[in-house]
Amino acid sequence: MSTPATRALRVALRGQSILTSPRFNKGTAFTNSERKAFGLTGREPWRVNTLEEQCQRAYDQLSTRDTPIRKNTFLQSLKDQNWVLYYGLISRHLKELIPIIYTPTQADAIANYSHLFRRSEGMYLTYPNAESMEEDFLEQTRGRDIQLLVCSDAEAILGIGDQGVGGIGITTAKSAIYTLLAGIDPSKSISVTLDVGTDNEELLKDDLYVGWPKNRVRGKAYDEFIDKFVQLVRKYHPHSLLHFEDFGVSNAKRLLDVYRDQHAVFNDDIQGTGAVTLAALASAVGVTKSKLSDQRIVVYGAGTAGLGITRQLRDAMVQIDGVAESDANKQFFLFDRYGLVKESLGPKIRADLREYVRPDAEWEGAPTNDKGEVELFDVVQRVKPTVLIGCSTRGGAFTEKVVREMARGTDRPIIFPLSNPSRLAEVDPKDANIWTDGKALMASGSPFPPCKNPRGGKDYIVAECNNALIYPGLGYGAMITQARSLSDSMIIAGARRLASLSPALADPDSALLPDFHDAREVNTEVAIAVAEQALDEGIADVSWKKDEVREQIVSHMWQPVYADFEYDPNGLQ
Ligand SMILES: NC(=O)C1=CN([C@@H]2O[C@H](COP(=O)(O)OP(=O)(O)OC[C@H]3O[C@@H](n4cnc5c(N)ncnc54)[C@H](O)[C@@H]3O)[C@@H](O)[C@H]2O)C=CC1
Ligand SMILES: CC(=O)C(=O)O
Ligand SMILES: [Mg+2]
Repeated sequence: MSTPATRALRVALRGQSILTSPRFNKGTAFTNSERKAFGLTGREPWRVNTLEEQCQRAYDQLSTRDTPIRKNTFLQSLKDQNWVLYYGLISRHLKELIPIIYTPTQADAIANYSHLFRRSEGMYLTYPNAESMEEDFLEQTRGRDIQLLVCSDAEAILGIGDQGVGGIGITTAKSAIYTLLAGIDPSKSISVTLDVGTDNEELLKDDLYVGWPKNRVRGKAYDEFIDKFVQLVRKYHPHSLLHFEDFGVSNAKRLLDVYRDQHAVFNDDIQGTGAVTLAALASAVGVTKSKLSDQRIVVYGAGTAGLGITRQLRDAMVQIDGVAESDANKQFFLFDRYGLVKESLGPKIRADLREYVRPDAEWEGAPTNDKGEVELFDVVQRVKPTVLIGCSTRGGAFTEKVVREMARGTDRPIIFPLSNPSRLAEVDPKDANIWTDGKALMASGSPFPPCKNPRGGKDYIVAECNNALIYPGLGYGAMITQARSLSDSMIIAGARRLASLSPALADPDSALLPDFHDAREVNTEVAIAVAEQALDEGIADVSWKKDEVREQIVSHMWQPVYADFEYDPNGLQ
């Protein structure tokens, strides 16, 4: 970890108020002079602890919690008390604790949000309060230098669907990851739930549900509500990054297209997932010594992530390999809940999938199921894909039959079960490893343990292909340069930098992506690449020279270390 900031912060809170402010609370780490100045001498036990000692104590306490969800609740409570301790603790145990505060465990915390609820965190903008939205917004943001807003309407949380107000839990988790992995000051970011109701019947029937218990608002009323929020962001925080997370498939891409020319907006499920998957695939084709544009790619689940991945890979084939877009499109075979996306499905196909629709003639005589759909196995048999990507939320969809068939058609099947949380992965990498006799090159959306090599030799490390390996760097690179937008080239620059850090480059038997243990360093590199590209494109609003970028990026990162405080009645609160 780099050197702590030393300048004393002027703080106006005293006594109980500073102890209940997670931003300023240091607990037993307040020094004796701070205790005097802030009225804490009688409010703290005698001994002054270091952050290191506090982390040790908190880690010991955490270790007594025996299930992931209890650990998640403990950490949430720590975050409510003391940010430096929370981030300091997780930074010291990154690989162990990210799965507790993020996927997979956060999915359970979100699904049980109303029952686990203790206190609110972030901003709740609720449809029936639309009239007072500006007031409610300013209540939490007035006078604050907000650089990042992470928002969700919670219609498609991870792979667990509509979670209503519980969706605040994905925005707070994504914001925490920004802080941990890209050093974004938590006091400069805000997590927002746009509560437009829920179509989740179980939540609607639950008397303890704390969100607005009505069906989702849709159509014009929905668009107006979202627009009101985005215009507030633009008005009060024109240089901020607005991050969209886990919107439903009918809104995600549409909203990105509407707003990307107005403000620096980013859709993580489309752009972040596309970028991290591109990096993993670039690394895999390095191992197989083939070109991206030579791959025959089956994308199973043509929703928000599926489309984002397809477009990103397609654009990279065009930009990196120089193939025509129409030829690149032909390398993709998309599946959705109605089977292979082919011409005769007509209006069932969303407009944004049109470029990738397979011609019916190609499938004449192919076996179909009793609904007339062409199934995954038959496509695998006929197309002999080199790449199989899952983002369908359908756990176990890559069956033994499908995976064995794929391995018959290609030497090194590239298999990415990306659905989260772990139980929704399209295949357990351990099984795919056995069914392909250890030949599969794999990456998964949630963490999985290494696989034994059936032919002996070292274990195969399954890369975690989660957008968290790249979105904090993409976002930070855009924010720090005050870029007017996060352009496609900035995203590709980030993905290429990530791919360049792949362990498989040096050793083809290694993981396709860097380990999450190194996720902060990795995201720092991504941020540098993104900032350099923003400068090259002339869309940055800073006048740095290229060789200053690294220093600027690193020196502006927030670190989980205690600053010295001085009491000042006109100071921060
Ligand atoms: N690894 C990562 O970084 C990321 C992973 N994901 C995961 O990808 C999954 C999908 O997320 P989104 O695209 O946001 O959701 P989505 O709801 O937009 O997309 C899911 C798609 O799968 C389709 N589908 C459902 N059942 C199917 C079936 N039996 N066969 C084929 N297709 C089927 C749906 O019709 C829908 O189009 C989730 O589990 C999510 O956690 C999403 C973003 C990032
Ligand atoms: C990782 C992520 O963004 C998702 O599963 O939705
Ligand atoms: Mg997501």
